[in-house]
Amino acid sequence: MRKAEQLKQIVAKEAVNYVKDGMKLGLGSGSTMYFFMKELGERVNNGLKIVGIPTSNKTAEWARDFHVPLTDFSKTQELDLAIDGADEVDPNLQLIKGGGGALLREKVVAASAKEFLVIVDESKIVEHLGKFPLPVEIVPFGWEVTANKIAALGCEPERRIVNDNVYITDNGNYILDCKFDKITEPEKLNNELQSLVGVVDNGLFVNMTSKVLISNPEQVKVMDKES
Ligand SMILES: O=C[C@H](O)[C@H](O)[C@H](O)COP(=O)(O)O
Repeated sequence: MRKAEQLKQIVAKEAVNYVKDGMKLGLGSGSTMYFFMKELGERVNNGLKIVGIPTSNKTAEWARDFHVPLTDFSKTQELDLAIDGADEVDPNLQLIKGGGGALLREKVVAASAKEFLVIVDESKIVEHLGKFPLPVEIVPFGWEVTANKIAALGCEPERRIVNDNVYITDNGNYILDCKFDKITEPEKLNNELQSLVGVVDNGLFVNMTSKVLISNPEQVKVMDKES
């Protein structure tokens, strides 16, 4: 396994220790979460009782593969703990997410959880958000108009293309990857983006994170609101 993959696996294994019997979980998306789902499945096979709401079709697929029981918001509206990866984490625990296109469901799930645990390797830690292009989910209808309005906020939006096809989210929308370079006021930008007609949501997760676990080759560090 490559070093980067190993770091993801290490932090994912540590995160599973935060899961307690009887918890209702939010299950994030992305390659770090793959390792989490695998480890969680092993604990479930050993008797751990949990249920989870997946944030993407892919995570739901992993849950089936690893025998992790799923539920949905019709049965429960409050989760004990949501666990998810991130594309960037700043010193105030603000995040950019959505590199895998799952930001909308991830945000709905994180917002309904009492605690939001973020798991990353050290490459995701930044001084300022924005080097990673900010994913913004928009409705396809009139997307060119929405893209122009987002560009006026000071970025270069690019419609996401994957394997020569326009990328469509699990919710049937487009993603614009927006190069801001440096986001100095995440909260303000989040509010500006959310106020635009056509924008469904964006990858800034502002004041949502309870704790971040960060793996490096020596250890897993904990960053929380108090530290
Ligand atoms: O849409 C994807 C999610 O926001 C992921 O949590 C994020 O992109 C990090 O993914 P990975 O663990 O693959 O780096």
